[in-house]
Parts: sequence; C-alpha cells; structure tokens
Amino acid sequence: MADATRLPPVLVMGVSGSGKSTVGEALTAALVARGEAAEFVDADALHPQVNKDKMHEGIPLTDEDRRPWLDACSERIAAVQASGSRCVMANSALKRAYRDRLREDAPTLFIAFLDGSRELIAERQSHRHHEYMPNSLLDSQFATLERPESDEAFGAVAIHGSVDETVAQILAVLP
Ligand SMILES: Nc1ncnc2c1ncn2[C@@H]1O[C@H](COP(=O)(O)OP(=O)(O)O)[C@@H](O)[C@H]1O
Ligand SMILES: O=C(O)[C@H](O)[C@@H](O)[C@H](O)[C@H](O)COP(=O)(O)O
Repeated sequence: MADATRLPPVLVMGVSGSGKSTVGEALTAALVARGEAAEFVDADALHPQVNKDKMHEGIPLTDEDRRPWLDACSERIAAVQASGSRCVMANSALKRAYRDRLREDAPTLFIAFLDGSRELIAERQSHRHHEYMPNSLLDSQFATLERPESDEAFGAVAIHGSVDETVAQILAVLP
C-alpha cells in the first residue's frame, strides 16, 4: 500500500449542495480500492454547534464564525495524514483566505472544486434533507464563493454527470 504520508490531502470544495460529501466518500472508496490508505472527513461535523444553529436559522456564517471551524479542520487533516492515511475532506472552503488557512498546516493540499450551476445545485438540494443547512442559504454561498485561483493546486470538475463520472475527473488530475 502506498505511503499516504507523502500523498497530498484532498479538499473536496464547493457550495452547499454541490456534492462534497457524496463525491468525497466515493473518491475515498476509489482511492482505497486502488491500494491507498485514505480516510474521509466531513467538515460539517467539525462546526461548533453555534455555527450549525446559526445556519439552521438561515443566517450565513461570518469569517469570525468560521475561524474555529477551520482550525479544527486543519487539525483533523494533520492528524489523518500523520496516521499514514491520505485525508479526503469535504469542506466548502468558499474563500481563498479559508484555503490559505488550511494550507498553512497542509502546504500540499489539493483542491477538487465541484463546479456547477446554481440551477443544478438547487435542484439537487431540493431532494436532500440536511441536518441543519437550509436551501435558502444557497445564494449566500454563491455570493461568498471565491473560485480557486491559478496559483492554487486545484482541479475544477463538472458535476452534471454521475457521482462516478465526477470522481473519475478528480482521479485524472489528483497528484
Ligand atoms: N453527481 C450527482 N448526481 C446526482 N445527485 C448528486 C450527485 N452528487 C450529489 N448528489 C446529490 O445532491 C445532494 C447534495 O449532495 P451533498 O453530497 O450533500 O452535497 P454537499 O456535501 O456539497 O452539501 C444529495 O442529495 C446528493 O445525493
Ligand atoms: O462555510 C459555510 O458557510 C458552511 O460550512 C457551508 O458552506 C456548509 O456547506 C454547511 O456547513 C452545510 O454543509 P453542506 O455543504 O453539506 O450543505
């Protein structure tokens, strides 16, 4: 089995409803199937309850709200990588500053950006029950989104196909 500590952690990034959790879990399974030690982490679970409550009330988070969450995400990525597994984290990471924070402790972080239209994502959200995230926050998610820039290690993948097709696009560009 490949030494995962040398393999870059992966951040499956995108707005709420873009497929981060679904694709992240499927990507992790595909990596394990090809002989890698990989572990999936859903950043939703790392939000403090106050953040979940705020979003549930339909209030977008602020940079300050996200700071402790990003710290917890960074710690978890480091812990998984230190354990010998490649970390695959579903994390919206909407702003460049959030991704820069995560790269402070994971400089080789690779971003898999799930790039889809508001219409497609809204349609998919409509069929989903989420622990706390209302569909009404989708517009604020797009308003906050800063697409990855050319100096970031990333691949933007289309999400209109099947989950497996999205995973295949990521595997094709994953270091
Ligand atoms: N490629 C896909 N094709 C069809 N439905 C998808 C696809 N990817 C995700 N979904 C569905 O879209 C909804 C949002 O996916 P989810 O993984 O919860 O997104 P996120 O974690 O980004 O909020 C879920 O109901 C999921 O089953
Ligand atoms: O930074 C944020 O505003 C939140 O992290 C948000 O982007 C995230 O999407 C929610 O936690 C809901 O989780 P889902 O992405 O699974 O809908």
